[in-house]
Amino acid sequence: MPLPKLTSIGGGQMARALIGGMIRSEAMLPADLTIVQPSAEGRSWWDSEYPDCTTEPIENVGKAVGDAEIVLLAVKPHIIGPVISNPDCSFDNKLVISIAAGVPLEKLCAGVGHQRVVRVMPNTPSLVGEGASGFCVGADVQPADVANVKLMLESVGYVAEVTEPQMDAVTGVSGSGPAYIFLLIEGLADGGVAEGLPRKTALALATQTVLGAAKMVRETGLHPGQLKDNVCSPGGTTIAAVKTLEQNAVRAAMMSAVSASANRSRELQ
Ligand SMILES: NC(=O)C1=CN([C@@H]2O[C@H](COP(=O)(O)OP(=O)(O)OC[C@H]3O[C@@H](n4cnc5c(N)ncnc54)[C@H](O)[C@@H]3O)[C@@H](O)[C@H]2O)C=CC1
Ligand SMILES: O=C(O)[C@@H]1CCC=N1
Repeated sequence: MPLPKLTSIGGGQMARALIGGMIRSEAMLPADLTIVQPSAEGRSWWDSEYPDCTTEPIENVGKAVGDAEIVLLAVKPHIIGPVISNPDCSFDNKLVISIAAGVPLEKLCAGVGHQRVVRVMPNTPSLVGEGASGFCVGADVQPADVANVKLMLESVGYVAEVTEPQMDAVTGVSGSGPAYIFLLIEGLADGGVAEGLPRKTALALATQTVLGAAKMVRETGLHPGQLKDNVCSPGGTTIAAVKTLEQNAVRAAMMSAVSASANRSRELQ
């Protein structure tokens, strides 16, 4: 059973990734989708990508919300306040799902006037069915609502229900995480180019290596440290590289990156 009618307020990068993944996996039918998007350019992207969906300018947000069973809030955190307090919109009887980093359930519930609200932290690999999302729920969210949220998020990857205080950590690990891994892929490929590989070959090797390493962790269930040890021959090439990475505190850098993102998320409330 596909999801019921959904209106997304905001149709930018994350909405494109999340909804795009839901449509690809057939959890959502484009005909049941409305996107409210202020820019004509943004609307025409949706119109050309998904001709069966409906796009509306911001003046029609009240009607677009009224027509939906689920409302997705996919605007930047600082726009959430004005969007949920817009007198043209009634969120009564709607499941409201926010993907805004940092914005707490308390603020969301106060704005929409009820507690049937879910806070989600997705990530952009949702577009290719390899997303990772965390979510937490407001007091009046029903089991059927949780089922719909899981249908939505499992259709685009892995999902974990967490407590609200853990949402900042989810943001630090998986919400922002793709950017850290894109940096690593770029660095691996640059290293290959520095050592004489053609750019295209270096990028393909780096990409496949990250994909393969991630699948090894997921599919073997072995600790990443064990998998690392298995690559390191005594006195070999890998341990020489690992020593350099440790001297450059790569694991500490990752931990600091997660904390920096989580701290920024805490500031956004
Ligand atoms: N980009 C990412 O990887 C992730 C983003 N998020 C969250 O998703 C939300 C959206 O972020 P992005 O998609 O990256 O930003 P974006 O800037 O690409 O998209 C936001 C969209 O909202 C539109 N917009 C602005 N004011 C509006 C209004 N009043 N009504 C309707 N639409 C309006 C903008 O034109 C834009 O298309 C943010 O709250 C962010 O924290 C969460 C997880 C990951
Ligand atoms: O950078 C941001 O604020 C958003 C939230 C998580 C990923 N992107």
